[in-house]
Amino acid sequence: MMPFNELVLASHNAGKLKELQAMLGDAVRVRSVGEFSDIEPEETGLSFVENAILKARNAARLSGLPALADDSGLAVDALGGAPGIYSARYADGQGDAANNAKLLDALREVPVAERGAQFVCALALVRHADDPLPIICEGLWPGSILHAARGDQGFGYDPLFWVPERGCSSAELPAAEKNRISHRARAMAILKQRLGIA
Ligand SMILES: O=c1nc[nH]c2c1ncn2[C@H]1C[C@H](O)[C@@H](COP(=O)(O)OP(=O)(O)OP(=O)(O)O)O1
Ligand SMILES: [Mg+2]
Repeated sequence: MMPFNELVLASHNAGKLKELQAMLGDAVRVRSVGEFSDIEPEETGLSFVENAILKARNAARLSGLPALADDSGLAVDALGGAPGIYSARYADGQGDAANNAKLLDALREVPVAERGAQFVCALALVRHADDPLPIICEGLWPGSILHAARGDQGFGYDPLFWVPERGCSSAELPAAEKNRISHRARAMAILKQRLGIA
């Protein structure tokens, strides 16, 4: 049984919110932190987990509700795991298109066999702002980085992320399919088990 009937999603990213909502289904009534504040907390952590906890606490404090945060990103082998926790800020806050352009440029000389990457997702659930025992769930999604964008679904780096098990980019996957196999889906499956709503 779900230990609460309302939850705030601690994200300002529309693409992410849509995916998290779809994955949670009608297990719980979902609000968005944007209803409470437009100010995004500074992501000062050195890990996905720390940033997820920080965002969850912030949303719980603003809303007075249990909060679920997602901190995620793309770790590229040839770049030593970059952009990693800095994925959203890779092109200094200029947005997804600039991030993707910068990534393609950084990998311009890297051959196909060395373009491995993984999407990483850390979910943090806090029951209240000062929760001393957040629930943390992680998910990884291995793939590689294309030489050019493909597809128009999803968000972020999806057009550049080759999904070997499907033979297409992650932006070419129907939303429902991405939501079954992605890093976020994997983390969410673990969270649902932990909450007894699997
Ligand atoms: O499934 C994904 N498909 C494509 N790109 C993705 C995905 N998952 C994360 N990403 C990228 C987007 C962003 O560049 C970074 C997340 O950064 P991250 O700080 O966690 O999210 P965000 O700032 O966009 O929204 P918020 O912090 O309010 O949840 O990784
Ligand atoms: Mg962020």
